[in-house]
Amino acid sequence: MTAATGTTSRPRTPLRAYGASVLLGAAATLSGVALTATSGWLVVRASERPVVLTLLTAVVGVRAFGISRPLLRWAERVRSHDVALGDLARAREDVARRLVPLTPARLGRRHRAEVAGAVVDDLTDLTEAPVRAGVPLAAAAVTVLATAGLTALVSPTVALVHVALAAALAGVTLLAVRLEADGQARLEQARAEVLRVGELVALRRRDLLAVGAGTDARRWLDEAQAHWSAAVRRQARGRALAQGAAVALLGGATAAAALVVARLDVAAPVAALLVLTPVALSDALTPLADAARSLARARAARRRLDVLLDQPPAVVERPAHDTVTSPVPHLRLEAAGARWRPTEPTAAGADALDLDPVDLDLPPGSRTLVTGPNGGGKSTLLALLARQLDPATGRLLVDGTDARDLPLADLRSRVAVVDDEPWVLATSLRENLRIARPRPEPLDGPDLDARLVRGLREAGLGPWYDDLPAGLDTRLGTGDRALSGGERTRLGLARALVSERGVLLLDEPVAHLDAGTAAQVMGDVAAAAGRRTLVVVSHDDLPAGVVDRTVRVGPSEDGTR
Ligand SMILES: Nc1ncnc2c1ncn2[C@@H]1O[C@H](COP(=O)(O)OP(=O)(O)OP(=O)(O)O)[C@@H](O)[C@H]1O
Repeated sequence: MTAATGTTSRPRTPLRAYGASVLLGAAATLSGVALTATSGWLVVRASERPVVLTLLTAVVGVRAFGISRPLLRWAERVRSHDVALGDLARAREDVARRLVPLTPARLGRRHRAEVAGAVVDDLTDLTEAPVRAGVPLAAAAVTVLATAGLTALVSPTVALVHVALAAALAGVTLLAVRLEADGQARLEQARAEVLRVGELVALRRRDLLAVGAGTDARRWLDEAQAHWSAAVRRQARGRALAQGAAVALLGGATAAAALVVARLDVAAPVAALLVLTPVALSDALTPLADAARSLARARAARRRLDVLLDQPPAVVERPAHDTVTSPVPHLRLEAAGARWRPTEPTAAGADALDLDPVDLDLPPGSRTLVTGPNGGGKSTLLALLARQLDPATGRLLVDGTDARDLPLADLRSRVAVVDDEPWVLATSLRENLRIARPRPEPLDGPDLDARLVRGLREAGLGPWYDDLPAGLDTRLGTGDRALSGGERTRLGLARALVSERGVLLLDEPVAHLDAGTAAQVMGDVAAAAGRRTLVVVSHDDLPAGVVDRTVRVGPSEDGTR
């Protein structure tokens, strides 16, 4: 119901998909109400020692309601989770599709894994809201109305007590949502402040001590921690207030029902039934606190997703005039400079560039090492070549045509990027490699497997692969076969090699490896690259023969540009 679509994370599954769950939930709660009421009637009636046969219907009723309540609850859970999980799967797919044009330019300096983790959590909060809040609240409303309707047949006044109870509880729920949203916002702010101050003090402790600011640093930490504790206490107070108010209202409603019933001319068992009904309704009303929490979380999650997904992509496609036909295109940067953010005026009023204009010719099969100081723009240069960014000055030519006049997919499908954030999917080794090969796949099963294994060997993972218990079927990732930093990098290289793309852009590919292994892996990768174009970003020299020239970007050692 709350999947992200269109320009914002709008609801996707209509509420009526949850209709069956609401009815099942209401039926389960009504069974609970009937169980309590019938039991009350039975106990009081039995105390009058009637003929046992007159109790039989109530006994059967108690059993039937006792059995139907959990069964109906189970059915409600299965049904609502079924809808929500389907919705979550669609929402994840949709958001992943929308994140592609925003990656990496619109993710800021955050790691992709961090963004993906936060997005997954937010989508979960968003799609859980109907299950944790929508269904229980709607089911509670149906239950209260149905109970009030039935009670009205015996005593309209007690029915009014039920309706008043429901209205008051709706108000308490709204208040709880506000308190919870406020509490969560304060808590997030306080936590961010603790992290910020903690990181600053940890990273700069020597400098702080050197200028005699050790005591100040401790005070900053204490203050941040005190704000956090205050936010936690405030949130707990808000929750306790809402829960306490709900319990007080239930107690008040029971007392009110008892007062009304005392003046009614009804048999004792019926009186017990009427007085106990508000107590029985508490079953329908206990999920309200959880519902408030879930609604507040979903609201915050929606806000964050909207901010992320509503950004304009860094590369906007315009109508293409040409196509890329060569498998290994000739790339050329002409005075190409780049900027990650659309405009970032400097103090001087000019727009700062993240990569100063460079000329770079990359004929098919060329081998280039890109070096330069940290922050000089090496990764930015690769982003230009992969068209993750368009040049802010100059242009990128692909086989002589301005890249902006070509379909984006044409260039991207010929370029493989291995960046400095190697990732592993929690699935089989085969699927981790196959993701690099778009379908339809020209190779069939055994041939494809052989190609994938060759890619692993070319990336220096041969001995590692030979030790795996289940070969390509070995599951990787958390809880299964864990990979070291170096193995992850080599898996990324293997992916690039099996992709068969004509241009390989490698960003610090061997930064995680020791010098000997790094030299060997780079030699193997260069050999496997064959006639493909290779561009390697590295701070270190590469073994002889891997590259045929070196290009430096960023300020020179004396600081000039
Ligand atoms: N995804 C991004 N979003 C916003 N700014 C970015 C992004 N990537 C890089 N930058 C900025 O662009 C500038 C150049 O960074 P870049 O990563 O290209 O340098 P680099 O030479 O590869 O550095 P390093 O050797 O540290 O990896 C820096 O100011 C950096 O903050």
